[in-house]
Amino acid sequence: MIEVKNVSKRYRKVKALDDISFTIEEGKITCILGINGVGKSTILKAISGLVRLDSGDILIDGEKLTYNTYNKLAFVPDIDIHFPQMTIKESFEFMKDFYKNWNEEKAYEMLKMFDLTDDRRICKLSKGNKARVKIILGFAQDAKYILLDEPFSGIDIFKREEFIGIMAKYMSDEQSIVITTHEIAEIQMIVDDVILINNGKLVEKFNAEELREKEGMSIIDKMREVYKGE
Ligand SMILES: Nc1ncnc2c1ncn2[C@@H]1O[C@H](COP(=O)(O)OP(=O)(O)OP(=O)(O)O)[C@@H](O)[C@H]1O
Repeated sequence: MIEVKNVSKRYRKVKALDDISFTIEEGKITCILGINGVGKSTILKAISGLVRLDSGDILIDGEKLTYNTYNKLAFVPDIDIHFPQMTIKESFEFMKDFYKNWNEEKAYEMLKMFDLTDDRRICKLSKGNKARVKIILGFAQDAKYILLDEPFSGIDIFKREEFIGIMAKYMSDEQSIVITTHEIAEIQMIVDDVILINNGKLVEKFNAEELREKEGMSIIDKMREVYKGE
């Protein structure tokens, strides 16, 4: 379990996270949802140890972030992370040195599923294919917690659906996937828990299926209620 406890983070005048607390359970797909600028990326960076917290704690399976817990996390940011001049093969070779649990077999299996070959140069890939290679990077680390920041940004509907199918296929029972997005439409059928945030604060954490069954609401209905007061 990932425990975010009373975390605050300010960037100069902007309070990105404001005393926020929630948990992310094992074996689930959790979506951190919110409109632009509410603090979604900052939360993932905070969990991954990439931003210094002003206050609060983050525990990974009960432990603070150390070398040991760091290997349980695979963070895929929403920016280009591969060296553009490398081929996919070279990029995989490079990643191997960084990630203790790098799973070459899984990387190549996913590459094949995405219909890509490893001789392709990163700088010549389309945006959608770059996103595919990034997703592979997240999954091939064989981490317990896969943190994906806006993985669907700029990706067409068909590729989104493909990603979702592949995520569901490659996620094992012990793994958890955490996705930040403001576009819930395609993933609402596979999401277990939703953490809804606004202005760096937790608005609500709910189970998507319970929301559907008990309140007859979709996640989008809930977002409208929270952000537009409908
Ligand atoms: N490095 C930074 N320096 C200054 N302000 C920042 C920095 N990173 C984020 N912010 C600000 O912190 C707030 C939260 O940003 P964050 O990127 O976490 O939001 P987000 O919900 O992921 O947004 P989006 O959906 O647009 O990606 C925003 O007001 C943003 O402008």
